Amino acid sequence: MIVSYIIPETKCCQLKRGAINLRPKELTSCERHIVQVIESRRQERQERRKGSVSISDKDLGLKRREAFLDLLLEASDSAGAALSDSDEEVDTFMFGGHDTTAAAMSFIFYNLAANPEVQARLAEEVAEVFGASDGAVTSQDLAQLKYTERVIKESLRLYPSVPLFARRIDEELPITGGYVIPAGTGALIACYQMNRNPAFFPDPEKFDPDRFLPENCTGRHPYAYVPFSAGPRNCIGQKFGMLQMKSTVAKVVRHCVLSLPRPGYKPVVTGRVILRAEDGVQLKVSPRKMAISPC
Ligand code: HEM
Repeated sequence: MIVSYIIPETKCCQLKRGAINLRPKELTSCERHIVQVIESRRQERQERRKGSVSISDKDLGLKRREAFLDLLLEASDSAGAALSDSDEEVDTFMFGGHDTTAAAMSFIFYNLAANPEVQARLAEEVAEVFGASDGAVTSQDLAQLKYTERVIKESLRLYPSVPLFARRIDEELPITGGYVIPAGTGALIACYQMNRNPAFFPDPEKFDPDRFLPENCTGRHPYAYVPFSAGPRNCIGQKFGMLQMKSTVAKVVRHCVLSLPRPGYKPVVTGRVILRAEDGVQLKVSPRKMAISPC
């Protein structure tokens, strides 16, 4: 079976308010969804306060963990801020959080299909951690998936979901060669190119997850590899994103074998805010014959 668009391209990447390519119909439906999410949470909170929600985690003696949206609503309630403030934050989270991981996973699946020996090693790790069980995945399970994590990192090296990000340099910045970049200059950090720098990643086009073994990272410049950016405005969702990707990759490889639709197939890569495959990533997916239920 050939699956095209294994992760369908979302229509949301150009929908941020203020972006040039607004598509009003889609923008309206996204905004409506966001307002609905916020409103239903707001109502739930009000009901909880009134005590009309009968069994709460508190009643069960468990420590309640607030969702990020609860914290936002709490802050906006106490500061008397307008709904639209939380609305914009939810926007950033939803669109910063789903397109990036979806694009990353398409390329991870491609890299696994193109490198069957890597896929076999990953499948072995997954089988070791989960055995014959098909139960729920726990965070302890995910912490054991060390090779899977290296596969994800190596895939993000070759296909960083955010291939380019921008900063403004606030203070004069002396650089090598006696040059000084004046304050106020705009700078683009070109991850896609940086991650292919042979000085840091020898034989850069080779897909080799072991580049991220601790011993192979020693001595590498800490900013040579920054798919989640770095510094105070780096990706706030990187740990969550990594867990999401690990659990999805483990689930798929646990049940399915991925292969290329034809020998030498390579997706055509394009950068539209997020790095994605022009016509989606095409893969063959077949059931993995293990002692667990089939795909
Ligand atoms: C493969 C997964 C992901 C990648 C590669 C990624 C990458 C990035 C990068 C490079 C930035 C910085 C952009 C810049 O400096 O202009 C960023 C920012 C951000 N990301 Fe992610 N991200 C991922 C997943 C997520 C997830 C899952 C969430 C939320 C649940 C998220 C939420 C955000 C937010 C809110 C920001 C803005 C932070 C700020 O401006 O202070 N990201 N991300």
